[in-house]
Amino acid sequence: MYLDPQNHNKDTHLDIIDKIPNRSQQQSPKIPENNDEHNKDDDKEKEHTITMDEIGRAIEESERRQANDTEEGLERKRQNDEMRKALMAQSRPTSGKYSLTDFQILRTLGTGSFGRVHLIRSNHNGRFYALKVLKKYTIVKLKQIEHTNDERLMLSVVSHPFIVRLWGTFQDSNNIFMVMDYIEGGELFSLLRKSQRFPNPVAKFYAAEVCLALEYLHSKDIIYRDLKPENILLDKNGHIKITDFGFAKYVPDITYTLCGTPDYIAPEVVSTKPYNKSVDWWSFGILIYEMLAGYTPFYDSNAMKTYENILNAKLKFPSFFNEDAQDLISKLVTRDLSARLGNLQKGSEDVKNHPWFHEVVWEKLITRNIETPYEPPIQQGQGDTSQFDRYPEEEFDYGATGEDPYADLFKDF
Ligand SMILES: Nc1ncnc2c1ncn2[C@@H]1O[C@H](COP(=O)(O)OP(=O)(O)OP(=O)(O)O)[C@@H](O)[C@H]1O
Repeated sequence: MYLDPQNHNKDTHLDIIDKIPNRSQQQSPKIPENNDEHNKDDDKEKEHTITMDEIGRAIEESERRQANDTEEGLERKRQNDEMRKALMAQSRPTSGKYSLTDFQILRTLGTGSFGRVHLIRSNHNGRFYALKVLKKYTIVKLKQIEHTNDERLMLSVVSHPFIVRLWGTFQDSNNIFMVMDYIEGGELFSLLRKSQRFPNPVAKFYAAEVCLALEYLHSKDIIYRDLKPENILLDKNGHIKITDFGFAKYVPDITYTLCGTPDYIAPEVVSTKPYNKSVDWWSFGILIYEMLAGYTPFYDSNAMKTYENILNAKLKFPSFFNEDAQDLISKLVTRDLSARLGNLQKGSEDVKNHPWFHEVVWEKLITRNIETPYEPPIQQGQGDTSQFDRYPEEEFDYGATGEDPYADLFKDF
């Protein structure tokens, strides 16, 4: 048991419903009326309202900083190249192990901004894997070359029970391919939408596993930067695996890039201040909030308004929120970096020692040898895809051998 039986209440079952909208299809979330909410930080937060204009300027400033043709951009690129070299020395080589002919491509498991992920089966050992395919043209057009190379690099450096494993990479003239473990249980996002919200102990279980994964990444100076339930998968036993390292970055000190998913982005990222690992602890607080409430605290259908809320709005909790959870979330979702839990002298220890996690036996949790709150209903080892949505299958150009204008850009794949 990951929880002390004394404190383990019966509130661990999940009522599942059928329809699962994705984040972009969500209606405005049903936020309870004011009289059902109260404010933890009414007095604590200093009033400093940031306007839409200021946000617009901050975003432009971030784009300018990211451009490599300024002096600052060139210096940043030089530093990044150096850091990348240092990390390369620790990474597992991924290219040269596989090619397309080693696998049968089965169905699509998910799509993202830059490509899609397929279920595949090895022609050699009969096992199932997930194949992430990214189109070089789209990566270049969306200026994601560095992020894509970082995704491979970060995944080839990490090895952790709660992080998906990358087995190998290859490329053709149009696409790059990443072979990963197939995580059968689907996205935590789908489970959350089907359950509407998680009971306190269930949210605590997933949060605790995520906390250990973040602690591990930060110990390697990697910021994840895209924490959200869509990127947390459930394995066959119901333990988490974090996937999508598209925004993960090696950052021993600070960085600037504006990236992430609006609802989850930290205020210092929105206002393009230099930032560090602390942004993951903000997102961690948002994740706990979303698991307990069923919606994120700063949501708006207009992303700019979401940013404005992140910078200015007060954090409000529905009355049913557990007191300790409110306290932890308030300490994570705080704009004051010198007060944000996880970012203080004791780092992740402060988060793990917070009263909300009181019953968690961390040493036991990391072994995964414990009961999970939900076991995905799947047939193991069969390539069961019942936990994934259906996506229209398209004609693919995989294996293309024509001219490759981007040959120089993805040499490590
Ligand atoms: N290892 C895996 N096993 C099973 N399914 C996976 C795996 N990796 C990814 N998926 C599925 O594919 C979806 C898209 O993958 P991923 O998030 O890595 O792509 P992306 O293009 O970077 O997406 P985004 O635009 O959200 O950043 C995931 O949300 C998940 O449903």
